Amino acid sequence: MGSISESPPTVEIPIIDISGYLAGDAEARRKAALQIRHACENQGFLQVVGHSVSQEIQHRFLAAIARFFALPVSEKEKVSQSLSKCHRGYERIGGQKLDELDDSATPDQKEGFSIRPERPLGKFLQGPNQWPDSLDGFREDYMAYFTAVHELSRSIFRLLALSLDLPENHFDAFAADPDGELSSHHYPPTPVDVAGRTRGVGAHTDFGALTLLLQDEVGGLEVLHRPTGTWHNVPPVKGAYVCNIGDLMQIWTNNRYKSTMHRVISPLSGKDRYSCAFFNDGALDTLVECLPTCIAPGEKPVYEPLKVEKHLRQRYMQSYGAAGTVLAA
Ligand SMILES: O=C(O)CCC(=O)C(=O)O
Ligand SMILES: [Fe+2]
Repeated sequence: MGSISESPPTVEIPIIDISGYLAGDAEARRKAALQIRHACENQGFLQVVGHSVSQEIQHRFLAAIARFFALPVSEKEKVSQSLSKCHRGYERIGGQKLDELDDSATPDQKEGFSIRPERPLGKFLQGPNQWPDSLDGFREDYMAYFTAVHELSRSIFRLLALSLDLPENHFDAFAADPDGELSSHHYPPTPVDVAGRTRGVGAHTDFGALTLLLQDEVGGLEVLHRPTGTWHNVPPVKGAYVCNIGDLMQIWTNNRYKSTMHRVISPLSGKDRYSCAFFNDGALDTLVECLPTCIAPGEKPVYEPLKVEKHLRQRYMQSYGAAGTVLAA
């Protein structure tokens, strides 16, 4: 008799409509918080629809990043991250290697452009942005999107607080003026002969608290189902935000909410892929420690309390160092 083949598990990445919550409906608020709790306790990924970011803002932004990545490399290098003391600007293909599972993996086959809130040069990651001066309206479209997606992240933090039986405003101060990042990516198509060996982005967990990702229709984002070690596609849903929990939220919730490994397979279809991640990593000097609603009496927290800045510094240094990129400390 042949061996019994196990069928791969079905991994549920729920699509959650938050329009009722945003309109102030109490029942919709309760339902959305429960759906978010379920998703975060299981796969750690969900998709949000019925949100507050208009299609027009998304379209203008996606068009802006495609225009930027279409510039000659020499033009993009004028705002290279290597010229920044605070890790902002253009990142060439192969500048980072996020893979945490395979030491022999290739550096990530994506180029990127990122900004963070404008600050005086200060702590790690704090300082001024770099903008390309050859693209009219680019900065305006980028900032309009930043404002809108930041606002959405504040609503999701409120739902996360409710989902953890905390007061709705529990994360407000953390999320209000974050040292977070808006990072857009371009994944060029992969030649067939290297497919399977290259990664758009290697397997990793996100460093911060909450990620909101806008992806185009090309696809390629996959999440790991830990119990079986199998990878599962996150299907593109037009206009939706893929929303996932990062390491800081896992620490806060004492492993109750999952910071799930994910990766991006480079496009094989001949099409370029564009995506953009907004990382709301909160204020750098926040001390993240086990939430009171995530620990039973007499139980010990799994993690030591940790400052956001220390954690981000360590994760950035590791992932860029692995690709041979030197970061300003
Ligand atoms: O581009 C994507 O779909 C995901 C990128 C990602 O995982 C990241 O930037 O952390
Ligand atoms: Fe990620």
